[in-house]
Amino acid sequence: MNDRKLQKIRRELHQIPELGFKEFKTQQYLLEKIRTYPQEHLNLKTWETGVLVLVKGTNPKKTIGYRADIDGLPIVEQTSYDFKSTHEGNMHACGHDFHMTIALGALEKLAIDPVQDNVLFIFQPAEEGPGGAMPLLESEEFKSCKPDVIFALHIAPELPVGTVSSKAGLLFANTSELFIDFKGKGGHAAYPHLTKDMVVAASNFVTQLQQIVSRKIDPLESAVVTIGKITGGFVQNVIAEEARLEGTIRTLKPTIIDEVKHHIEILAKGNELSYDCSISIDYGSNYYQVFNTDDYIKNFKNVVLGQNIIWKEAKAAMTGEDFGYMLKEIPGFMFWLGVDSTYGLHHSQLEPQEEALSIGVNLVESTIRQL
Ligand SMILES: CC(=O)N[C@@H](CCC[C@H](N)C(=O)O)C(=O)O
Repeated sequence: MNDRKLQKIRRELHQIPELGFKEFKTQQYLLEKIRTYPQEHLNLKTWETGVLVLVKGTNPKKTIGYRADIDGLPIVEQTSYDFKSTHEGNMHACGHDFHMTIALGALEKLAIDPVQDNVLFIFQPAEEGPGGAMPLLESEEFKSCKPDVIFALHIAPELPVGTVSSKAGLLFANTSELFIDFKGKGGHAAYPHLTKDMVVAASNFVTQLQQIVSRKIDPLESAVVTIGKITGGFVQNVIAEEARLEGTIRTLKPTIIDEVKHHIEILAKGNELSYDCSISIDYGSNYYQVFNTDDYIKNFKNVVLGQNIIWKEAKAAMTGEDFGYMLKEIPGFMFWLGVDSTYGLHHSQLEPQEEALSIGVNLVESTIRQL
């Protein structure tokens, strides 16, 4: 597949971002594309809104897995593109349009010229939430062709095109979503003393949360508590009866996530007393850390250098990935692919450079051929 074709696919996918487990058009698009490739060695299945494609090897001794995530984010796009999202309010702001395009490019090459081993291409739904990897791992569709080794990439806007970065061991954090609901007595804006203002309660809670990381967690450990969304109230002159905080917790050790949760719960109890309200906490979905297998990273680094791509040793990041669950069960690795964008992941103006697409395709193909 040449650069123009890759660019076309990426742009078409960019226009149809869909949220987790609602990737209906995306799934249809992927199936239509895959059906145009030589079918002789392919076995195509769907799972939920995802797609699994097994490329049968010429003399298989094992199965190699390659995973691409396919969902978008609830972000209003503000790029300079003339091929913006046509799904108002949704955007491929985490590069999954790139991830899918690269997987399609590599799949086509393997469909034309298969390797000795079987190769499973996994187009996985719901990476941004609520998490597609865990239920996929438990599905019969996956178990019947479970890989012996698996890998995946993530675009890196802060790295130049032609650069790849990864490391042995811990690459991505443990995560837990965080939803906190406040309920108290609302009323007239002019009589605050007769109410329990949930906007004030929730606002104070946000600042108190920040003190968990700075005052409760051992400074030699790493943790992040981010609130990305606050809602509450209906109109400017009514004191709100309800408010809601939505956020995420990130830590580099699974045990520290439990510590953070414990302190959030203590805070909630104290605030229930001081604001005379009820506070309920829901942790949504959790992702396990991404932990790369040493030996595979060593081999992968050689493949990268052999392609004249620059290797940058990575640091662990507080990003989360449900691919961590796959690596918990199956050895393998994840890496960052440089795409050079002024604006970063989850930003409404993310504009990755499309020259990185063919670099990604060639690298994924060569890695598969050398595994
Ligand atoms: C690579 C990336 O950006 N992944 C997401 C995963 C989100 C997990 C979950 N919804 C949460 O927020 O905890 C990330 O935000 O790191």
